[in-house]
Amino acid sequence: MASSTGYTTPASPSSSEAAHSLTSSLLRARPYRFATQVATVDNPDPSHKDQYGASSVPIYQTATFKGMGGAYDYTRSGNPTRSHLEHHIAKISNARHAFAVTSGMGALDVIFRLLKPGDEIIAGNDLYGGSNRLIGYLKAHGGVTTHHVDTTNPKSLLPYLEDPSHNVAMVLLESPTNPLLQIADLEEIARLTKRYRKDAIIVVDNTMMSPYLCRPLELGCDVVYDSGTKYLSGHHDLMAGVICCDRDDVAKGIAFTINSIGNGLSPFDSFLLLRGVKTLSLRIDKQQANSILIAEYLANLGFKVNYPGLKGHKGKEVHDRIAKGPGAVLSFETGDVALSERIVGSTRLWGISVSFGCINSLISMPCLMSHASIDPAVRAARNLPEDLIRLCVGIEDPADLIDDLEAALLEAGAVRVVDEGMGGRARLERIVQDGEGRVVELANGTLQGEEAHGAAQAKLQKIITSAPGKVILFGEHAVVHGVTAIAGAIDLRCYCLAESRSDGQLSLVLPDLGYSQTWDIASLPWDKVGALSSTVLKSGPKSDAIPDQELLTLLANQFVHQDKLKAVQAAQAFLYLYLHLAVSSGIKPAQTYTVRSGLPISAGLGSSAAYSVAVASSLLYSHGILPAPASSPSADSTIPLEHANMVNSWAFLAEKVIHGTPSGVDNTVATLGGAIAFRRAVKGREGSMDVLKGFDKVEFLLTDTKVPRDTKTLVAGVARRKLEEPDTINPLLTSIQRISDEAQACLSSTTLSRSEQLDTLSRLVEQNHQHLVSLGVGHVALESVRSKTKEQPWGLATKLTGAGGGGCAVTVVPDGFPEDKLTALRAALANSGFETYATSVGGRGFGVLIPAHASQLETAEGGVELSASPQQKRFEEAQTEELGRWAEEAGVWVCA
Ligand SMILES: N[C@@H](CCSC[C@H](N)C(=O)O)C(=O)O
Repeated sequence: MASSTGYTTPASPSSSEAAHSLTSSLLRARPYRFATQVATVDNPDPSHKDQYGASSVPIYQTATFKGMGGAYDYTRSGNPTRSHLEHHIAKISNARHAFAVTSGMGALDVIFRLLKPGDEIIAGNDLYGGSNRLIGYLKAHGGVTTHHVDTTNPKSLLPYLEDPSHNVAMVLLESPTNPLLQIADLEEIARLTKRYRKDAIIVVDNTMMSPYLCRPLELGCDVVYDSGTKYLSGHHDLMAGVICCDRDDVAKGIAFTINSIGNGLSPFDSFLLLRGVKTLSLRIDKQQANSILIAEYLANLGFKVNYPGLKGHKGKEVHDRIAKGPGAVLSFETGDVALSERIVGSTRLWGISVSFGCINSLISMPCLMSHASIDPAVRAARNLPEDLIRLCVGIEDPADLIDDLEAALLEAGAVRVVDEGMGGRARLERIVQDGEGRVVELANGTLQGEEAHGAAQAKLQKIITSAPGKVILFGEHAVVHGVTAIAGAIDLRCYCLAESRSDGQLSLVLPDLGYSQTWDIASLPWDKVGALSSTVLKSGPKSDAIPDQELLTLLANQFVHQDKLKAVQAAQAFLYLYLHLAVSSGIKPAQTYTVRSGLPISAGLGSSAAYSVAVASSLLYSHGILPAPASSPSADSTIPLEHANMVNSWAFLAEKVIHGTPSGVDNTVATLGGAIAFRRAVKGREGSMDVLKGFDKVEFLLTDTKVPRDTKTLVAGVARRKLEEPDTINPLLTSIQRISDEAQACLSSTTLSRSEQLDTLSRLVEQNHQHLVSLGVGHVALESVRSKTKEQPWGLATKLTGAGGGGCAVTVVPDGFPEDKLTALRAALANSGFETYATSVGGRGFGVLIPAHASQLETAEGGVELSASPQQKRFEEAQTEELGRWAEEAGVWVCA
């Protein structure tokens, strides 16, 4: 047939011929593939045909519709442009119902309104900051509690699903998660949830994937929402959210809320979204292809890259089963927040912006941007690395994207060129620097130095570490209200012996608490432990890190078989550190840890901090994170400060496991030794911790009254009186601050003579004690110690130390105080039922034992082997007061 343009179309077969072609019927019956479906926005319903045959959907820019009983009356309740979009979204999502609202968070808000007060949600512990914020709001204003679990392990939902006391009404999932790109097995979680909670609503934020890559309704989930701002629209020129579901009851609730609150998408934004969504598959194909190249590029440089498209990704297998592709968002760690900031700031083609899914590539630091609304302490507890960089890859030429990234990495000092590459891509090496800016590691995809070091550590056979207890000399109680406290290390210590074994078991033996337990290393809850960022591995956990309460509860309930609280806490702290260091170092040493306390326990002398420091240092050596100490130290060998700081930060975490919210002073003294002036942060003023330089040891007599007391009640009592009687309590606090200031000046003074120093100390001890009594924390037993020590022939000054209300007292013993007089005083105190310890304050910090005859003790493999078992037997069986002597005889201690 000839057309007016002269182009001849082939003759059509007769209609009867076509009608009888089986192939043709099959072809017609086949549903369109996704790319076709998404590009074809015509409404298949003939009654919705546009009267003029418009190719693009008209914008019904009207608030009201005339007439009665028509399909629409008011745009808040419904609008033809929005309906058209909703049909289209339902079609590409394979859903019975779809709704379009004003943003992704608006969608989640509508979904949350399906809940009622008392309901509980289970959500992931890596999730978008905005969702986390809304969850917080829901708790405060809607009476709905959320439990955050590790959704990479479906079993982590079980404690809530199985326990009928939990009113689980919703499960909220992301996969991959934002921003760590972890994978949740949506199918398995939906199955498990339905098994225990038939009516619970399983909700998935599918924004990272879009219906092109994943359709969670097909996996058994109930509600899926997307931020339409991202992939669906693709151009960052509108805000929208879409919700899909199959359940009619849920759809009814959602439609009701949208109409009631009025957050349905506007006609113009509905039009824009319909326009953008047509190219969804095309855009994602290109963005994903670019992402794979970029992820591989960064991984080859040795960065820790989170992207389910990479071979080594932990959840890849699950992801490949539930989704069609890895998507176009990835994140990576640099190990240093400032370095990450420099990299982000040095890019030019990559736009520094929140959000993702745009055709243009974006770069961001989640902790400063999209996830900044999550409390930093919560971020730390959930192992969200502060240095994390998120890349949202666009459709640009991947070579340009990599060029720009490479230029930024070079300019920021993250990599350096080792070979210019003669016209091709230069060969780069990653640079990792220590705190002082020295290059400590150069690697191209491997951590050669660290690995070699780790292997050497694995050979470590036995190691003994120790750490001192502390006394508070001045400022206890007042320290809680911002006054300076002076604390010093005492020479009573806690000792930790770690011995290798070869049966895959881990034991903790605490003879002084009557506790001993062995675990099969393989059966420890490894799936509940997040790997630490490289920053944490290099410098230890941040001071505001919060231990993961869910893991601690699990450890206490399922792994520590003991009722005594002290033993449970000690074992929890030990396992918590062991698990995290093992996951992060890749070494799971089979060992027996025996810990002995040469300090009275629960007497206010920092025994838990000494335990935490001794155990943390031992674990850090065993996991190869700190280098093994030299086997032939020189007389003045000390532990480098950066190693001590690393030990202190881990010990502080252990202290938090044991005590909840300790100030950090005890572990710092136990790590560094000497004396410290400590001031905690209070409203509007930062805290401080100053090492008292030049502080010379002072002899003290410590007397344990053996009167038990409850520190918490005593601290709360002072706080209450401060509120009720400010005119009495505040002047006392001011005066204690003066005492601490004078003590600090006196102890670090280079001009005062030794006897002037000791006289001043004695005077201040008396004054501080009187103030503590006025604060209400004295005790008759303490007064009895004081009057005894004050009696002639002793005439010594004494004060309570620590919480008071019983507990311990410290007595200043001047230099050259006759030995026999001291012995008589101790006998007199013992007669009254008290226990005394002669100790000095201001001694060494944590230490590592270099055994006597170390050179003969090296094993054939080069590991460090301690001397024969009699020594060890003595360690295990010694009476508390003999431990110090044992330690001195066992070898040379290298201390901080
Ligand atoms: N200031 C905004 C940040 C939005 S982040 C948007 C997005 N979902 C992402 O992950 O980048 C806010 O506080 O909500």
